Amino acid sequence: MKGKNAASNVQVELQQALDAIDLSALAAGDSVVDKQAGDAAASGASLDVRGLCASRSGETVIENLDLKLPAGASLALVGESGCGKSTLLESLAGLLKPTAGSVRWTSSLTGARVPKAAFVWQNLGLFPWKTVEENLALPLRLENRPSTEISSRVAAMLDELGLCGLQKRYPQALSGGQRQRLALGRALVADPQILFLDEPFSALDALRREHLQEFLILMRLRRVVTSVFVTHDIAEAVFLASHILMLAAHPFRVLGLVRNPLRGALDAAARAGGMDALRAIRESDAFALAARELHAALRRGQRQGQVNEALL
Ligand SMILES: Nc1ncnc2c1ncn2[C@@H]1O[C@H](COP(=O)(O)OP(=O)(O)OP(=O)(O)O)[C@@H](O)[C@H]1O
Repeated sequence: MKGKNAASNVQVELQQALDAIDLSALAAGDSVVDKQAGDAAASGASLDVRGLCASRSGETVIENLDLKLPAGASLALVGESGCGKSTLLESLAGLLKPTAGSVRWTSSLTGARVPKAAFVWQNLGLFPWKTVEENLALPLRLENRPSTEISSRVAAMLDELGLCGLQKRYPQALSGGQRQRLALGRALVADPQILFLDEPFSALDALRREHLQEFLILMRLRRVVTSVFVTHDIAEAVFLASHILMLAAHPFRVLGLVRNPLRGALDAAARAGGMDALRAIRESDAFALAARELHAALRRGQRQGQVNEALL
């Protein structure tokens, strides 16, 4: 596929595949998300990156990156191993100081320049010597929230995570999926405006990973957060992201920033029918087509040096 015609053919094909998805049978009647969800796009934090350069041990990894992201977006960083995904994530999170350029986050709620952020790392970073409820309470304690608020937020989060009854256990006494949910809950319990995730589900088997992806979409719909995540899994990027940044290495290049055409359908499905409706989209022709095209675009970009056409 080459040029604009090929791209618009994909768009037509995608639209047809999306139109063919029948979610009406799955609609749960009551929305699975509360009223906050309607405001989600209006909050979170927006991102403006200009001329960003970052290096590791004196070697340039990220070079002259410009990037803008609206509040409420979910950005996937994808690309070959060593292209700088984790380096970029850490730079965006303020954990790695840029060698040049700027990373500017702005809270759409308060206008604050340093909105509250939370992280879910590959190894989850749970404290093994703290119980489930103590792990969940930690971000709230660090903010000196009143103890009544901490108790009620922890109880609500345990319920949302499906971990009620397990609050006195230690992380090592949980299943892999339960630990992963706990890590998501701990990251979100204090209502951050930005959520960073570094390959959060890569250690899980395929079915558990899909379940956690669905769970994350539902959690995200209930609160206002902009997220940035690293993944090696193209299908995961299509399922979770609103924007997908494709990177290549040697030298560092941005192959393209793609808007996920399925985002609206996925969020609408989650609101209407929860996990069942999300699964219907995952199994649709539209989803397979979007993942296939993104994969092809990455390969094309690596061969040609960059992606020129409007993808998807
Ligand atoms: N702590 C470090 N010290 C020195 N070099 C590093 C360090 N971390 C990463 N690098 C180098 O920086 C480059 C980018 O690494 P980074 O981990 O950001 O890539 P990545 O795309 O996330 O890789 P992967 O997909 O394999 O996790 C690589 O060449 C890597 O070897």
